[in-house]
Amino acid sequence: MFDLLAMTLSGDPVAEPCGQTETLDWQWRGEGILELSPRQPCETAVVISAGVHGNETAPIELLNQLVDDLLSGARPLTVRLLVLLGNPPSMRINQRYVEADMNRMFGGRHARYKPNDETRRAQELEQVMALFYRSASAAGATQRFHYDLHTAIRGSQHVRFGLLPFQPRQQGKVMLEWLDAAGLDALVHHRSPGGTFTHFSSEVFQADSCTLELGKASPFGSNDHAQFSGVRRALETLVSGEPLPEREADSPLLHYRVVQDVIRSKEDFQLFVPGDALNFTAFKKGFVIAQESGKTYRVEAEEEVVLFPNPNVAMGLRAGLMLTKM
Ligand SMILES: O=C(O)CCC(=O)N[C@@H](CCC(=O)O)C(=O)O
Ligand SMILES: [Zn+2]
Repeated sequence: MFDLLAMTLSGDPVAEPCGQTETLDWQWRGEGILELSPRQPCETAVVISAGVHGNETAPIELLNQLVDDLLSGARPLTVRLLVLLGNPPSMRINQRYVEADMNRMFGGRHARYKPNDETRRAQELEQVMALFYRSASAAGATQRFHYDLHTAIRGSQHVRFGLLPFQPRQQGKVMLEWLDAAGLDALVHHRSPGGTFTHFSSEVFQADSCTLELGKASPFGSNDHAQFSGVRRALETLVSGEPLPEREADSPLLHYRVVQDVIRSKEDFQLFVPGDALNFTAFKKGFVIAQESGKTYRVEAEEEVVLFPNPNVAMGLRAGLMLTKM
C-alpha cells in the first residue's frame, strides 16, 4: 500500500499520483504533500503538518500511521484533509534544516532570504495550503484547522504542549476543547506575529491553528509513542468525526503568555540559561537571561519561565522565549 513516509524519504517520482479507496479519494500534490477527500460532503478542512523540522521524527511517524489507517480503511475520513511532511531533505539527513529554519519563513518572509530549497519549499507549502482551503471552502467546508506537529530540542517540564499563534480574534472554542482533550500539559499564547507555519494559517486563512510540541527530538524508530497517545487519539477523532476523547492527564492544562522574545541580533550575543535547563524552568526577577552589545534581557516579572533557549540560532532569529503563567 502507499506509504507516505517511505515515499517521501525515497524522493522517487510517484508512479500513481492519485487513487481511491472505497470511501475516499487521495491525491499526491507534491513531495510529502497528500490530500484526502471523503466522498460525502463535509464542513471541515484540516491541515496536519509535521517534519517542518526534519529531525522531529515522533510526529512524522504518528502522522504516517494516521494516513495509513485512513488509506487502509481501518479508520473513516469525514473531513477534507491535507497532510504535509514539511522539509523532506532535512528529514533525510535527520537535521532541523539544511540551510535555514523554514519555520521562520512563512507569511512571505521567505522572500527576505537568499533563495534556497527551504525558501522555495516554504513558498510551495503556502501555495498548497491556499489552494486546499479555497477548494475545500468551495466544496462547502467552512471550518478550518491547522495543527503543525513538532518536538523540542531540549527536555521539558511539560512533555506535551501547544503554542497558539498571535491573532487579534479570540481563539476558537472548539480548538481549545480539542487541545484540552488531547491531554496537553500546557498552552503558550504568543503575543506578537511570527514566521511560523501556524501563524501563517491563522492570519491568512483564519484557521484555528496550533503548533503542538510532542516530547524531545530523537531519530526515526526511537520514539516512545505512548507519551503522545492522547494527541494521537484526538487527531483520530478529528479526522473521523468522533466524539472527543476523555482527557488523560493528572493535572489541568496550564496557560502561559509570552512576555519576552529573546532575539540574537549581534555577534557577541550570550545566553545565560544553563545548557541543561529544561524548557519551562523558572528564573527569578532580575536574572540576566541574555546579553549582547546594547541590549540586556532580564527577568522582569517576579518569575518567568524559559522556552526553547538556544544560543546557536542564526542572526536575527529567536534564541528563546520568556513566559509567565496566565
Ligand atoms: O526546541 C526548540 O528550541 C524548538 C522546537 C520547535 O521547533 N518549536 C517551534 C515552535 C513554533 C511556534 O512558536 O509556534 C519552532 O521553534 O519553530
Ligand atoms: Zn520544530
